[in-house]
Amino acid sequence: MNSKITVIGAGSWGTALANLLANNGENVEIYARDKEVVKTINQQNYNFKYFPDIKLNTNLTAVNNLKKSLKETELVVISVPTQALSGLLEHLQKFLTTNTIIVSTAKGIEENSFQTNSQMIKEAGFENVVVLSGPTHAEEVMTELPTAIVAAAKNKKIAEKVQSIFMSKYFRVYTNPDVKGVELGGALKNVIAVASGICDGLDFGDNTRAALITRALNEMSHFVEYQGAKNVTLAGLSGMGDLVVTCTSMHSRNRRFGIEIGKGKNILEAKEKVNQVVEGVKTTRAIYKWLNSNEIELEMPITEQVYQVLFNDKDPRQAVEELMLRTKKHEMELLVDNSLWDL
Ligand SMILES: NC(=O)C1=CN([C@@H]2O[C@H](COP(=O)(O)OP(=O)(O)OC[C@H]3O[C@@H](n4cnc5c(N)ncnc54)[C@H](OP(=O)(O)O)[C@@H]3O)[C@@H](O)[C@H]2O)C=CC1
Ligand SMILES: O=C(CO)COP(=O)(O)O
Repeated sequence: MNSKITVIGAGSWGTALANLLANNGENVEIYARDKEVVKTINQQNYNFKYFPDIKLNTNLTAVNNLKKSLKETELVVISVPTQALSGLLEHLQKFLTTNTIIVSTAKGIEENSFQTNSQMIKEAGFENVVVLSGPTHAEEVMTELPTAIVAAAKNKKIAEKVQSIFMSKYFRVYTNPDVKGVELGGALKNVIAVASGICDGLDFGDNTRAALITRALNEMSHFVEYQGAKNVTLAGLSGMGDLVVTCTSMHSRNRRFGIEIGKGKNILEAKEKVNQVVEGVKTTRAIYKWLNSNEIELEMPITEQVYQVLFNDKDPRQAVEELMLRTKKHEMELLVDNSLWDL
């Protein structure tokens, strides 16, 4: 694609994606609200705030003026935190035509509306939304380590267009029509990454992490199905893939935040220590509020305990003990068919 692409948000992920697009030979500009970031990208090819040691592609330019950055743009990549999206969309409505392709890359659920990012973008009038999500730490994309991701859209042509634009020798892109499943996988795994960090902060072991990831996948599947999406999507990159990467990697801000909580810090202290967006905190609260305000018959025990630890000062050890001693259950509800038992 030779027409202009604008990436909004020059944090870790926006910078990594803009740099990737520049490496792919695209005509890409990045919008940063921080003038110093714009200056150093344009004058020195560095975003010192997020990647002080990595030189950016010299063709990548930055701007501080949103209206200017969106002029003649055909595709916009949004990489700001979920809770900042609604404010941003008010500006986009003024400066963009409704057929502009919007690539949504944030992983979260908006707390007040309980909407996903793509739902908010659609509600703002943009029909051509593609969700890009998967196990993709920005630090590793910046250093060109092999990575795979999913481009999800209802419209196959648009999903394939985005696939072609982003695909490179170190960035493999798959397509998927289950937008909601892909998007919810990316949002929910952050809650579990916080839980995984908490377990590490408590010095629990590899058995614990494996149990957490596996049971979380079960919990996430029920939620995704309840929301009308496909639970098989969670077997893919934006489910299992992202769970594994964030629950095990020290790049994960959600996991690092959880480690601090497990060691006894409170939310503010742990956030301060991480000093970048930790999407899992507000997503946990959004899900908890939703579960408790809608007479919903859905159990999300791990998410509930993460909520209690973060927002009600529950002792994390107590939370884990309660999870361990929950009512005895079968592993797979689907298999609880009496014909399978040797009675
Ligand atoms: N980092 C990663 O590896 C990945 C992150 N993601 C997702 O991408 C999203 C963004 O995360 P990430 O880039 O890592 O976060 P960072 O904290 O690294 O950066 C956030 C960026 O958004 C900017 N920003 C915040 N609010 C606004 C706003 N209202 N208008 C414009 N810019 C704003 C910040 O500006 P400023 O610098 O001025 O504060 C900063 O540039 C999250 O949802 C995350 O889950 C997805 C995949 C990988
Ligand atoms: O989503 C991510 C990697 O896929 C980044 O995770 P964190 O926000 O926890 O750093």
